[in-house]
Amino acid sequence: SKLSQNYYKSTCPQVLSIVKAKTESTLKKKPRMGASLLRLHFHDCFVNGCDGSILLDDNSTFIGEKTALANNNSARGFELVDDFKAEVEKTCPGVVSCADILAIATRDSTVVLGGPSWKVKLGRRDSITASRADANKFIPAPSFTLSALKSNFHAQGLSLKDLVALSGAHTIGLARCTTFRAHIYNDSNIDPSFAKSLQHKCPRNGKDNIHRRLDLRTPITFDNFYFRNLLKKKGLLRSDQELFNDKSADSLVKKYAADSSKFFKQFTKSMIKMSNIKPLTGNSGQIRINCRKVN
Ligand code: HEM
Ligand SMILES: [Ca+2]
Repeated sequence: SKLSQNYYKSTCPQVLSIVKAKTESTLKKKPRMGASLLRLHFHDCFVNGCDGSILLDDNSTFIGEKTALANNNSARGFELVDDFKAEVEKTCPGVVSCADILAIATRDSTVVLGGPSWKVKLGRRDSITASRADANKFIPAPSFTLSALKSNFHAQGLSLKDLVALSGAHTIGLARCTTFRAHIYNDSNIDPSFAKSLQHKCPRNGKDNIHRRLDLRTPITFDNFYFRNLLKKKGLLRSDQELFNDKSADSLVKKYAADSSKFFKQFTKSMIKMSNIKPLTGNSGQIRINCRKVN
């Protein structure tokens, strides 16, 4: 791609240390924020490339992505991205894109929570528009079957390997009752006692917003327990358990459950691939001053 690791070497070498320090101090008190940033980056990249589009508030010229099905009452971390941006603007005004800040913060969050590190390529520019319709079209839903998940990822140039490794991001963070209710009441590929214990917290009606851990064992540690849970049929979302359900993804799940270094290696490769989806470069887009608004 046209991105490069040293993109800000002469214009804002401080950006890496600024984002790293703020990520570390924030996650010390609020470890879940690492999960929220990682998800924001995913939802940014899947909707017309990693261009900071998810960060734009709705305005008079477009309805943005924050109110799309997958993001509404769900995506979080926007205030923290604003804080990163404000600090970077103080040091290097008008230079670093919001999309790049999110990519860096995602890597740093993964590292702070115990996961692998990688070199983030930089030089993405920010979009001047956002689309709720596109977010609804491209962000996968937790009700998806394996074949729907595969085609959703293929549309982004991502393989089955990428799908399984990137889903390992659910080793951290939380999900609301409304996203896993169908799985715990209707599906058969779930451990019955696990389903029962979740049903106590997430009734058939109401309590849509109560949260459970995506990884019941280690929700604030980036490790391979997500895959180990799937082997026991203890995936929280239907889309999680679909990855271990007697189909083409089983062998990958078994491999990552058995050896976290194999998971980390593929996660790194797949994250770099996802982070490099369709960046805006050259004269396309802009460097937003405020991540929520077009300049
Ligand atoms: C494979 C298809 C995927 C589906 C269907 C899916 C769906 C979901 C859902 C429904 C939630 C809970 C949202 C809520 O209740 O508010 C969630 C949370 C999360 N997702 Fe995914 N996801 C997928 C892939 C990914 C990928 C590829 C990543 C990152 C690389 C990711 C990272 C996360 C994280 C970190 C959280 C927790 C966020 C937090 O605690 O704030 N997910 N996902
Ligand atoms: Ca974990």
